[in-house]
Amino acid sequence: MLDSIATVSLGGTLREKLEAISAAGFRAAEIFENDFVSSDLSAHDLRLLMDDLGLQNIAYQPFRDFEGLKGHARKRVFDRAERKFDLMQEMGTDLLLVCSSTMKDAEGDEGRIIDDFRELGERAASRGLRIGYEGLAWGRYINDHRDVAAIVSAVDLPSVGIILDSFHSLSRHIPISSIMDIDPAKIFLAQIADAPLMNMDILQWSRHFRCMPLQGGLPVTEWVAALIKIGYSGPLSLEIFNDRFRSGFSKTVAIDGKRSLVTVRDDAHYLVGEETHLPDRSDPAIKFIEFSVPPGKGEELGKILDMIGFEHIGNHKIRDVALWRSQDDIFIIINRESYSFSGSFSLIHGDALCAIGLYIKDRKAALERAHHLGMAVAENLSDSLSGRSINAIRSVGGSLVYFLDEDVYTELWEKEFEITQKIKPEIKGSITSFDHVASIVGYDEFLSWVLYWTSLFDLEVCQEVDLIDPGGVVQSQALESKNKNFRLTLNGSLGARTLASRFEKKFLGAGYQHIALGTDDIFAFSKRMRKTGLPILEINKNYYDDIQARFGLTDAFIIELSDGNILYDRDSDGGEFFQIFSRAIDRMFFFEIVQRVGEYKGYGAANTQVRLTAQRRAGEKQYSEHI
Ligand SMILES: O=C(O)c1ccc(O)c(O)c1
Ligand SMILES: [Mg+2]
Repeated sequence: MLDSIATVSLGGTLREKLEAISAAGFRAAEIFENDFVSSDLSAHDLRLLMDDLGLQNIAYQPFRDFEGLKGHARKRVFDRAERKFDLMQEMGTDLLLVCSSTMKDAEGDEGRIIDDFRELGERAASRGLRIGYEGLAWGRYINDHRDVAAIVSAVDLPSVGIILDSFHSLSRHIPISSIMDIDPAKIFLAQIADAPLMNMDILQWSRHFRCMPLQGGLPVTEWVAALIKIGYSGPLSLEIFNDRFRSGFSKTVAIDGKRSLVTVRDDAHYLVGEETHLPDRSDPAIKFIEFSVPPGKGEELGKILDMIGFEHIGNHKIRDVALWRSQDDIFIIINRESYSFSGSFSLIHGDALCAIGLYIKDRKAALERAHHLGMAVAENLSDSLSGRSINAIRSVGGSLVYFLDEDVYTELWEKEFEITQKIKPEIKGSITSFDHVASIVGYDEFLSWVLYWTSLFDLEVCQEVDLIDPGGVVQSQALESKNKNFRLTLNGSLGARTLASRFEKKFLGAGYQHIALGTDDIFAFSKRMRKTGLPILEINKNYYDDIQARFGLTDAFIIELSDGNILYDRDSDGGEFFQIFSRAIDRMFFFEIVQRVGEYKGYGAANTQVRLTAQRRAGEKQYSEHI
């Protein structure tokens, strides 16, 4: 299947779009009519440009409101088609996409539509051109690929075929199995797009919210698998109408497009039991978090870790790197080495989470997969004392994800660090896990990061939620591994005054804003914090009145919660969630401490407005104390 993308999927001028498409490794593209009409390139120039860029022009599209007309209107529409045929021959494509009519005045009589396509097909064939018929999900009469297939079959000309589009079929829940009834030779083009599951008008959904496969919730992989099963081998073309893609960097969108196509096709081959090209996705687990800190700094971070219950157990043998540990091998690294990746990171971002270490069973396979997906892989990063190379990939905001396997992991601490502290006995309410890491990403890049994580690892994409910040709405998406050893949230907002946007501005880009650490006894933790003096985010009284009423909690329980500024949530299966937030370091990075009881699956979204408002109050207070 030839990889292709429709120019409508990207922002920029037609030339910029095509350059980005070619640079991302595509060898084919569909030319969207509006892009051509608004371009200063003539059809001939376009042909030369695409030749130079090594791109095959696989379709000109769309030709609208063609079928079912009478009299003069019918004559006019054929004249219009002939003008497009002229253009197509000049620009060097042989396929015209005709999308089903949405016109009130057109007729839906099948015989008439068949006659129209027969005549158009004959006219096209006389010029060596072809016609592909696509049923728009909102087409007036034809809005189902089964009807399109029946018409194409009745027309019975080699120059008239079907154009399938996953969005049109899947948005209307047309069974994927119906693809099995189609003759693959009759399919001239397969367009693919995913979309988040939303309950809205299909036209608006399609024009603004389509996204790439692996970024949304439609069963696109199964859909592509059905095409493979019937032996379709024509082009597979991304056609994504999305406001954010139009305003994003066309280069990034094109690279993501390629990544998405490669992955979805590979997943589809896997589904049908055929050989795949990419190594399998792995199941990651967070093993350490690394902070970059400018030399001589990081005192506050150290103090907070100490109060939370982490212990500074040793230092790197030759570098200015400190190792902190909690119970159950939860490691945090504070890196003050100036001439290093971390040093450069802290130069830009100050105290910041610069890397996460993920344990992966088959590290080599994961790296190879990242490589195939066009991710930036840093090999042999350190002159590791253990003699083993540690590899990493570039991630959110230029931070790193280290890949660790059994070999690297067991030797990492022993060989590289001088461990000076003996392990202390377990205490109640200590930190026992990394629950999740929370990243802030630009609104434009949001879907790009969804794709990054889902194409690389075996992750579940949770339902997207809107969080209400006093400064605006924040879009939030959680991704998690099946065994829950890896959980990550992506947060992005358009409003300039949300905590997320302020972070992005102050941090000079995307990055990790907080980590959530898990404890098995939040009340013991809370009591300990009152002794150690961890500055905790104060939660207002109205909140506790509300949860008492909402969940029917006892007075004693509410007092315990409110004394510790603990947020509480309960899901419909009785799973419970407790959260405590530290005050932010320099109004930027903070810690969340959580306890999950039972099978609680979420992230406390119901509490987020209360938390974000409390953070706004705390920030204002801190600010006014400074001036
Ligand atoms: O939204 C549209 O009009 C439109 C046009 C062409 C397509 O291929 C399509 O899927 C949708
Ligand atoms: Mg389409």
